Amino acid sequence: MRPEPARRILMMTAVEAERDAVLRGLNGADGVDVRLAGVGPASAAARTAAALAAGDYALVVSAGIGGGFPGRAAVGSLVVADAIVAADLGAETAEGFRTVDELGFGSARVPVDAGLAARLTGALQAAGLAACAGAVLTVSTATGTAATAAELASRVPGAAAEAMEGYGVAVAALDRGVPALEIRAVSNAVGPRDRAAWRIGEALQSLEAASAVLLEVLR
Ligand SMILES: O=C(O)c1cccc(C(=O)CC[C@H]2O[C@@H](n3cnc4c(=O)[nH]cnc43)[C@H](O)[C@@H]2O)c1
Repeated sequence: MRPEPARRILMMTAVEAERDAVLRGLNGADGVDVRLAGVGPASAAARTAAALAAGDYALVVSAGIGGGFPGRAAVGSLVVADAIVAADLGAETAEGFRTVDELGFGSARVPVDAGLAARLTGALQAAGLAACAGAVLTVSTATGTAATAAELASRVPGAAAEAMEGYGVAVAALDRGVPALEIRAVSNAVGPRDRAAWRIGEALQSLEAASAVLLEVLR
């Protein structure tokens, strides 16, 4: 009898620069496909769903650069999601923001395998990389003020990073019964918008270094 072919890992990045950093880190490793998600949760969900329909995957990873919450994740460091949270999915009310969970329309939170996230964080740290585990928020509008950063941090305890694709990738994975992870390399602080201060090159180097370690844990 022929052995079952090993199921593959699907990695989704928003843009080509992130995909190329991941591919450099993977250095030709077998068993992983890296695909473009586009920017934002809708594009990410649609493209992840299409990729999952075309292959046999054991795990989906949303990977890329992101903003780090001050005091939680510094520029150049890595955040492994222990929760993937759609932080702006809900309704604004006179009493404050209400999540879709509170409204009774599903969940803004996709659970992550906590053991796997912890093992990955540990492996990154063991490789000498600055890494922490924490909630990674998905937003459709990148935060641009200190007030919004503070509101998000209080709305989601444990928030460590924000980006724009993780929830879309994770919902597409959940829909097919495939586990999802998210890893972000911090290019900027979440807060007042200052594009000139984004350290994209540094974050892409961290993403590349993390990608060289990922498969030790994920396979
Ligand atoms: O200009 C470049 O060279 C370049 C290279 C790689 C990536 C980019 C992006 O602008 C990617 C957009 C992507 O970044 C995530 N991101 C990064 N910081 C934040 C943030 O503070 N809040 C929300 N999202 C952030 C996000 O996932 C975008 O898809 C440019």
